[in-house]
Amino acid sequence: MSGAGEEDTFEKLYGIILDRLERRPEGSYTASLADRGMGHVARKVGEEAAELMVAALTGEGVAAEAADLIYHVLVLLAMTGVGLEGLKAELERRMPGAGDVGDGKKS
Ligand SMILES: N=c1c2ncn([C@@H]3O[C@H](COP(=O)(O)OP(=O)(O)OP(=O)(O)O)[C@@H](O)[C@H]3O)c2ncn1[C@@H]1O[C@H](COP(=O)(O)O)[C@@H](O)[C@H]1O
Repeated sequence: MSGAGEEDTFEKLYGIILDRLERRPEGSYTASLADRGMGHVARKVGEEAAELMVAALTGEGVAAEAADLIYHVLVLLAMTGVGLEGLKAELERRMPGAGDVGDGKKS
């Protein structure tokens, strides 16, 4: 279910996002998002989450809406400086045997 292929996809997409944020090329949706600021990006994450919720309830377009949400979350992570590495570290910290006590879900 999980594997190197999935990790590679996320890292590849995150690398493209970092490139767009650095270079801000004309015509880049990522650059246009960043130009509109963190408030806009955060609102987009909320909108995309709502669209995924509708997709889950109707059973239509789940993969496409999940992809939209993940992409916008990755842009938000890049812009906040948390990054993909920060997300991975948090998820790893919650896993069994990672040194946490309890259910390991929240600090
Ligand atoms: N994965 C994505 C991705 N997912 C969703 N989107 C965009 O997110 C938007 C979501 O649609 P909406 O209807 O909610 O938004 P909209 O009305 O188009 O735009 P807003 O004004 O509301 O922001 C669409 O314009 C999609 O194209 C993405 N845009 C880019 N990527 C990846 O980012 C890479 C870099 O893209 P550019 O920055 O455009 O070069 C691409 O190669 C892709 O791999």
